[in-house]
Amino acid sequence: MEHIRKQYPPFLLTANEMGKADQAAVVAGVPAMDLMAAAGKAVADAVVERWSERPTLVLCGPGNNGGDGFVVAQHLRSMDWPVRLAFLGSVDGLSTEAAHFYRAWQGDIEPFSTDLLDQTKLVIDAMFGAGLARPLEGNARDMVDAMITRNITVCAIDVPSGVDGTTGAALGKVAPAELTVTFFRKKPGHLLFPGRGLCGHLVVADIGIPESVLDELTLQTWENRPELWCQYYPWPRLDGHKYHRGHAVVYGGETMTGASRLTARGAMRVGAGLVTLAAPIKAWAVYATALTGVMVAKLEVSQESEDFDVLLLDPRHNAIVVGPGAGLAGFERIRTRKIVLKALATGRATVLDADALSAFSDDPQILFDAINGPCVMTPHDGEFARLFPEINKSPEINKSHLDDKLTRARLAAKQSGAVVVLKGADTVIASPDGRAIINSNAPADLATGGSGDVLAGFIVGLLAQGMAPFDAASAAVWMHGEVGNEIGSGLIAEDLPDHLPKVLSAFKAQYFSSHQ
Ligand SMILES: NC(=O)C1=CN([C@@H]2O[C@H](COP(=O)(O)OP(=O)(O)OC[C@H]3O[C@@H](n4cnc5c(N)ncnc54)[C@H](O)[C@@H]3O)[C@@H](O)[C@H]2O)[C@@H](O)CC1
Ligand SMILES: [K+]
Repeated sequence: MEHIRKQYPPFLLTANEMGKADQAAVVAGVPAMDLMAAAGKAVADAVVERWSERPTLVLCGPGNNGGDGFVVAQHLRSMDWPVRLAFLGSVDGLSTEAAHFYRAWQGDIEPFSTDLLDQTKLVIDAMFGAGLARPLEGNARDMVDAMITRNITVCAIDVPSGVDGTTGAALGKVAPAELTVTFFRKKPGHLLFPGRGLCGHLVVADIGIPESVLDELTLQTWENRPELWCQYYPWPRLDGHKYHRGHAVVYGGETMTGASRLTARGAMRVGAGLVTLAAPIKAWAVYATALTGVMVAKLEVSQESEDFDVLLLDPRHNAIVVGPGAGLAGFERIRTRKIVLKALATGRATVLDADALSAFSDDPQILFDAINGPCVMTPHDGEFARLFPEINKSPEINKSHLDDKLTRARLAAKQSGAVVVLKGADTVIASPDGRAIINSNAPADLATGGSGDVLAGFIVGLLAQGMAPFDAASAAVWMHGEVGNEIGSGLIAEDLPDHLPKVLSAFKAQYFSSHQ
């Protein structure tokens, strides 16, 4: 019988889940000693692959991260590398496995002293990994300070010491690594800032944990990869028609007309069959002149929100986006709120971005109460803070980890009932049901005016084609990142929609044919 290997999606494991995976591996018959031996070997392999032989200092902490360090040191020594080892702790406090490798180390064991850095060209940071509980103190902190001052090259085991692998928070100062070797699966802290920036190049090593242990864990966090949603991607069908591909409505404001035009173009490029831009009469001529493929509907000034109602009476208008350029000044704020509430009242797929979110900062509950259908909100950090002021005060957020973007996005999704796309270099997409995805492919070039407007367009365009909100948001964020990489330096928001076809073709060739 043909054996089909089960493909696991790109899960991210918290420290707690990694501990469970570790235990499950032991239960499945892989000794903990073997796991530590494999972990240390994997780090040593990664080190010799990256660097030539040089004076190396292995800094071992009091837990199993330090245990891995003893293994690395012995491997490097057996390859005749000049290796010194310093240990912070007592052998009595070590686990059986770590104590075994402590004894197997054939060199001297020195106390922590920053003087050791004088002759050192490479530090193996085996101080703290998944067990980090508080900021570093005493000798460990002095060592990290000295490593930072001397700008020493670091290879971190599991995480750079001081980084919380579950949240990406830095507990105190952290010496940035050039290379981080982690085991079995990535952790959220490898993808969330500031952790991500401190890890340098990340290697995930197989240490013999059977993948089937993943079946025993209830995992809810993933890295954003097309494997997660490509089977739902709405490729046009040969026998299809533009009306099968949905009809997105983009609300356009009066003054910042460029924003919603970018959104509309994004929606077209991602494949919405039709896009209508609903424009207040004052700005109608601007929109009508600037847009070709996008239809422009006129909202009369005296009754524009009623005109919006009329537009929404047509059931073919199956996805709506409000926010880019919607306006917040004076009367515009009231109008933006009305338009948002009307859009939500249809129960159709809705994207709320920018001004559509800020318009409710005085009373976010009105907005949350109105969400009763598929909805995606796309706040950046500032908009998020205005809409969810109490989330940073939530007891569910560990006070020392205020940057826990993953928890914040999850709580916001639960509270609002919408899929929340908390934007940034490490965008988190969270669903009200607890699932969350961290995006990792966005280049810094995307941090430019109008880039978020295009993203909102990608999302609404996919919603119009029938994709579920969590999938649509994840796919759109990923493609936005890919397009950013495709364009690179000099990127402006106008370029984003027009480079999408190239990215879509590559994506289709790579993923779709193999997932049919
Ligand atoms: N699958 C796994 O889970 C595997 C884990 N391994 C390694 O084991 C590590 C986790 O080991 P541990 O759970 O022992 O955790 P750590 O080695 O990160 O450290 C835990 C110890 O440090 C103490 N501690 C925490 N924060 C401190 C601070 N700021 N100052 C002083 N002491 C502090 C704790 O009380 C505990 O004694 C992983 O990061 C990885 O390197 C590997 O050996 C292989 C397998
Ligand atoms: K470490």
